[in-house]
Amino acid sequence: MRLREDVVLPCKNDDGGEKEEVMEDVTVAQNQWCPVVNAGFSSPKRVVVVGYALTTKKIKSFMQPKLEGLARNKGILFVAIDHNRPLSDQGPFDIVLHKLSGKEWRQVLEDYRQSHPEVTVLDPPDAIQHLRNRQYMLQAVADMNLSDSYGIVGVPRQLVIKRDALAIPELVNKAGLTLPLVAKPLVADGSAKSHELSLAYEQFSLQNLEPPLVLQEFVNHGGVLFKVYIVGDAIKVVRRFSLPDVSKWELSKDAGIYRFPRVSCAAASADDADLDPTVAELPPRPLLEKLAKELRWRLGLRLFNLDIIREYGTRDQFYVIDINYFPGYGKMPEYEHIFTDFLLSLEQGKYKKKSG
Ligand SMILES: O=P(O)(O)O[C@H]1[C@H](O)[C@@H](OP(=O)(O)O)[C@H](OP(=O)(O)O)[C@@H](OP(=O)(O)O)[C@H]1O
Ligand SMILES: Nc1ncnc2c1ncn2[C@@H]1O[C@H](COP(=O)(O)OP(=O)(O)O)[C@@H](O)[C@H]1O
Ligand SMILES: [Mg+2]
Ligand SMILES: [Mg+2]
Repeated sequence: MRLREDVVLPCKNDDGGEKEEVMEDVTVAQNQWCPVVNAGFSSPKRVVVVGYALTTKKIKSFMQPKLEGLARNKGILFVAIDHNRPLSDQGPFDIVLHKLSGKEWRQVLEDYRQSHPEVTVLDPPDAIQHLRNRQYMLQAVADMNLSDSYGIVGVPRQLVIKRDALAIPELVNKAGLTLPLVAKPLVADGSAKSHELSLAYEQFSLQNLEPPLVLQEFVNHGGVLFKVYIVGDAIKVVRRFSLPDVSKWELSKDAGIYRFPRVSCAAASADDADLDPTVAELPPRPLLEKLAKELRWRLGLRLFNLDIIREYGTRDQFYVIDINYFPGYGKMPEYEHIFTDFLLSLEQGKYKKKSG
């Protein structure tokens, strides 16, 4: 199945040039080369040096003392990348972690990847870029057509609206989309604006929306969603509260557009809540394993998460509604163990390749 679209949206400005994004605020730290002593061993252990280029917000949520402490014990050293100096002059790094926007920065990384094939850059900038547009974000899931004895995984039907708000009611009608619809900003770049979503109950009020956006069919799911975190081969699932179901009665009564805030943020954990077991039951592990494996390959990414919902009243009909690159791992249980094991496995993989 192909995702619906009324227009193909190139990432262009009105003047036709590719939109130059502003480099987000980053913490600039001095390169912290320091010897790591491996207590109890006579020969020094090789240190895995991980450079990171992340926003201040991400550093705060990800670089927690419990991660850095465990990493140090396992022989991993995290080093902040300084944007004001050439990347090649820093390090040497074994691994580079990054989540920053900007065309220039992408080019810096791409050049570095070419000139330093021995360094694992997580992940390729182009592959990440793909997730920053909600028109393409879910395409890989749609293409997979995953359906087996454990369940069916699809994506809600959606329509891309590039600019003309007045044409939306007609386009929705033509596309045969069923109300209510979730309106999502087309660009998903982690900014506050990109998380400003609304729910539209009625066709004519759709013209009050502000394109560019994606209109997605709202799927009742019992008010709970599953966040599936992927770190290489590892998968971790948590429950979060989500938007409540919309009844037919509400749909007939409500008109207009309702903006809603960040409903499924970390504070909305539903792991300890007393929930209807049919709603709370996690998606089957084998289904998630298959989905994650296939998506790692199709997206060319190793660090991402999926927001998945189960259609209310079904046992096995799932929808992926969102994919985020380098999500809030700091809120994933045991993330420090999972992440450090992953980083070490990357280095072991390189060593095996060399000696094999
Ligand atoms: O898009 P959704 O599904 O909402 O997921 C978001 C993104 O992953 C955010 O990362 P980014 O801002 O890099 O896109 C993350 O923020 P941090 O990792 O920075 O904390 C949020 O954590 P919470 O706001 O804690 O939920 C997480 O909910
Ligand atoms: N198609 C949908 N059906 C039902 N609820 C949805 C749908 N799309 C989004 N939501 C709700 O809106 C929230 C935010 O949407 P999402 O696509 O995850 O955007 P964001 O990138 O801002 O997290 C989700 O966590 C979920 O609660
Ligand atoms: Mg989300
Ligand atoms: Mg998102």
